[in-house]
Amino acid sequence: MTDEPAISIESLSKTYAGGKQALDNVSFEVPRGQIFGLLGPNGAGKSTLINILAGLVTKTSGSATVWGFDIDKSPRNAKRAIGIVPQEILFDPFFTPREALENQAGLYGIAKSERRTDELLEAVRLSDKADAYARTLSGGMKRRLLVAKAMVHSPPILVLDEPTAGVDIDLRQQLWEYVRSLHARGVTVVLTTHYLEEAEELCDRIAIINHGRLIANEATADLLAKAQDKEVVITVNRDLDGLPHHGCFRKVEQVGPCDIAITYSKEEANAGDVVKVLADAGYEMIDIRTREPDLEDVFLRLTRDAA
Ligand SMILES: Nc1ncnc2c1ncn2[C@@H]1O[C@H](COP(=O)(O)OP(=O)(O)OP(=O)(O)O)[C@@H](O)[C@H]1O
Repeated sequence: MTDEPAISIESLSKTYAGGKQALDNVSFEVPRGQIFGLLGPNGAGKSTLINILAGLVTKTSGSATVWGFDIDKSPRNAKRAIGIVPQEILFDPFFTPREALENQAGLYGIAKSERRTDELLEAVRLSDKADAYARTLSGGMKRRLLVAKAMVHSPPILVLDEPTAGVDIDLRQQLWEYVRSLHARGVTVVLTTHYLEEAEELCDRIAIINHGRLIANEATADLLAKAQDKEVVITVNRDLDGLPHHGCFRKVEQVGPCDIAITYSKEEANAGDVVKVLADAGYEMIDIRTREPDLEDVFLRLTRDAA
């Protein structure tokens, strides 16, 4: 396997007609063979980015390659290297899953002898619905059909845009299982999601976009390590005159006349150490509240700091 990334994005910007800047100088790489999470709140620019890679939206500036193909110089090859599972479920209700996959294969010019319709129907567990009208499928089945459609031309990269929004837990588990099996077969997966839990469970690496800007791009384990921080808010007996400092404190902030918020790493210190530092500085403690952040907090902190 080559070291060349599956996707490479360099200084990508997009301003829509009307002036809305959806992407602001975004650069990152998606390594081959990974499950890569693209996270961000509503309107952050995730779909814009995916749509640029898919050739559906024209970028304003910057460059991108997909599987080594420049999206400007080799748009057809770049498009062929990517399968996209869209957010919206859009089907002709009178096609059956088998016909939907056959039509899609036709669009890609795949010879009948090379089509994988039955295998794909089996993979997304729709074999028994192969000849039912799409309109009779449940929401979950339709979503699975979308995944199969995106894989018709065997792209090395599969992009799932919010695959589990509004989906029940069972189906979510099934989709995750399928994503993992594709990954095990070497497919690079890019997943956009609002759900940190989903990214945490599935992704090797997570990039976070907020207001069109990239604010994090780290291995999931490193991002989670940031969640090891613990915060205590302490009320002391008199107005604070300066903030106490100690090597094990990550952040010290005055949050009220007598209230101080201290963030520390659970690996380096405990609440007792924090209390001692305050006592040494001559404060008496009136109250103490603790909080254990999770990935959600890391996300909120990053998006807030970047706002
Ligand atoms: N065709 C368009 N014309 C003008 N503005 C647009 C267009 N498409 C998206 N935008 C705006 O660009 C910004 C980014 O939108 P985008 O859909 O890329 O975000 P997103 O992160 O995918 O959000 P969501 O999670 O809600 O899908 C938003 O402010 C959106 O309103």
